[in-house]
Amino acid sequence: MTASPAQASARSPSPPSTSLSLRRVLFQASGRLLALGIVASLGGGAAAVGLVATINAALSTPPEGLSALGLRFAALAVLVLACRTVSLMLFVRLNQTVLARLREHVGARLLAAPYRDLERLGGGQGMALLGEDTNQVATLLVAMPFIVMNGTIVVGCLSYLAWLSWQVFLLSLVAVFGGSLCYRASRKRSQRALREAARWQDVLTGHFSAIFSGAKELKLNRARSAAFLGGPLADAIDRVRAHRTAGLSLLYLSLTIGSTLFFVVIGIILFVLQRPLGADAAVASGYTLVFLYMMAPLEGLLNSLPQMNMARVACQRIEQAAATLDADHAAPMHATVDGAAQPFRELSLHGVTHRYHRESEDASFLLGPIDMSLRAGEVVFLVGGNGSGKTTLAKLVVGLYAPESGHVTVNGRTLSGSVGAAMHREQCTAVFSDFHLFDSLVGLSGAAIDARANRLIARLQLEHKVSVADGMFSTRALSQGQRKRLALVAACLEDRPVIVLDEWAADQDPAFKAIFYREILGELRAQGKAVLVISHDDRYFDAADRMVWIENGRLTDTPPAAGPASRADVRVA
Ligand SMILES: Nc1ncnc2c1ncn2[C@@H]1O[C@H](COP(=O)(O)OP(=O)(O)OP(=O)(O)O)[C@@H](O)[C@H]1O
Repeated sequence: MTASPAQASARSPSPPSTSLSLRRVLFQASGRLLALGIVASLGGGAAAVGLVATINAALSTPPEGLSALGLRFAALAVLVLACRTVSLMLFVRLNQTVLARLREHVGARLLAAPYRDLERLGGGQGMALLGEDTNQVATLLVAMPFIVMNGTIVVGCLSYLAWLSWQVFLLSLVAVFGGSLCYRASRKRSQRALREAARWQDVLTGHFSAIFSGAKELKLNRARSAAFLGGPLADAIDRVRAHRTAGLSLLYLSLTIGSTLFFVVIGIILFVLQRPLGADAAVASGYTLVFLYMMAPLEGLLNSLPQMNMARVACQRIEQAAATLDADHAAPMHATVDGAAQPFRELSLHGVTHRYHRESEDASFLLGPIDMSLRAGEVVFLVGGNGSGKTTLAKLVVGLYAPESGHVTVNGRTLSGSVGAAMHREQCTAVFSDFHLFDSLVGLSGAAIDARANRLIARLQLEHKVSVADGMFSTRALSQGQRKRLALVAACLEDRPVIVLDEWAADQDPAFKAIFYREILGELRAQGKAVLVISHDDRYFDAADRMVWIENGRLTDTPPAAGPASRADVRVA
């Protein structure tokens, strides 16, 4: 591997704000569109109320006065149509803009969160936040013009009623108040059910992704596939169905009771109280017309309440998830190493610990306290049994986990806080055993990068399989060992002084294993890299400058009795 000059790091996107306020995202994203849409909807609603008042006036106007009213009617009808069209167009735009902004915002928030928080959140919930929940919020905006227009019509009709007869207006208010009490009584319970449905939706999303990630295991065994389909998958599908049905049914039930109440009040007014109220025929036909005209918008308004509730639950979930992502430690995305001019000499962990808490078990795994150093131009092998803590230590070394106690120094300088953590990570690159290979050299581009990538690809004997053009790999349809070689190419191109390779050679054939241990590690050493290699290949332990053993989360200065063989002639940490 040829030594190469440091590459300029890619321009990072601007950092996301540390607190996620959905209202801010919604309104900042397109406050002007929202305001215009609301104004158009209000205009449409008001014009619709004007229409009913005109119709009512026409009913009691002699024929000679009808032409003026006809003109007013036509103008109002055109206004209603125009406002409706404008508001629909604006809200469709708003819906897509907000959906895009929300996705960007949630994505950026997730990317800025500490790795440990992402592990805790889990892929299922993360995917649901980006998909289902953001969709629910944005879908509400499609319904918004109808909600605002219907709301305006109902309020306008009630005001017109008040003008026609204050007694009828007061009775109508009683109906509206009673209806809203019914709705409020059911809302809490319904929201609880909808939240539970959303929680199961996370589980379901996890199962859906298992269909792809576990395709081999499921395809190979029909009984397992059937058990998965009829067991966890069916269970999650059913729970989402049951909780969502319960939540929505409760809401619709209360809304039906509310609208029935309204019918009861209309009936009482028209058939019982008309005489006692002493309304003349014009007024009576006026409020009958208003009631009839108001029914459809009122129902529309009531029917949109469940959607508003679903969106509300989705908003709460996004906000809660954001709150669990440790905002204080969310790293600035473009932190650069202070004193980058200083060549890297050493990265050291001092009394560093990390503990995994398992909620379902009493036991927890404690790594550390760890004291160790990685020096420039040195290849260190980390050796230990399964579950001894090698990968956890590697994550601490590269800064994916922040130390729970102890501290990290680079060139003797303590790195603390979120900026220190970001600086720490800027020094490191890694290929973990569960690495992800992007389809391009994300963040790196240019002819020089392509040329260098293709040289590295040739060095790793992959030139007949894959190449890089415009930063894109020509293919990723490769064997696991070949994909790992590509991941190493991507890691080398980052030009970080510390490189961690977690059981990298495990998937390589014997011939290439020898090349890796005997040649490539030496080339990385010659480039001045500090290399930490997690390995079980005891045949090649002599390729290390220094070896470190780990057992039950603690470093040992001698190989554990039952552990991998050690060579007597390599120094111990
Ligand atoms: N995300 C996690 N949450 C909770 N516990 C974890 C997590 N990752 C690892 N552990 C636990 O921590 C311990 C150390 O795991 P680690 O992956 O560091 O071991 P390892 O030495 O790399 O093992 P292997 O050789 O099998 O890869 C194990 O007991 C494991 O069960």
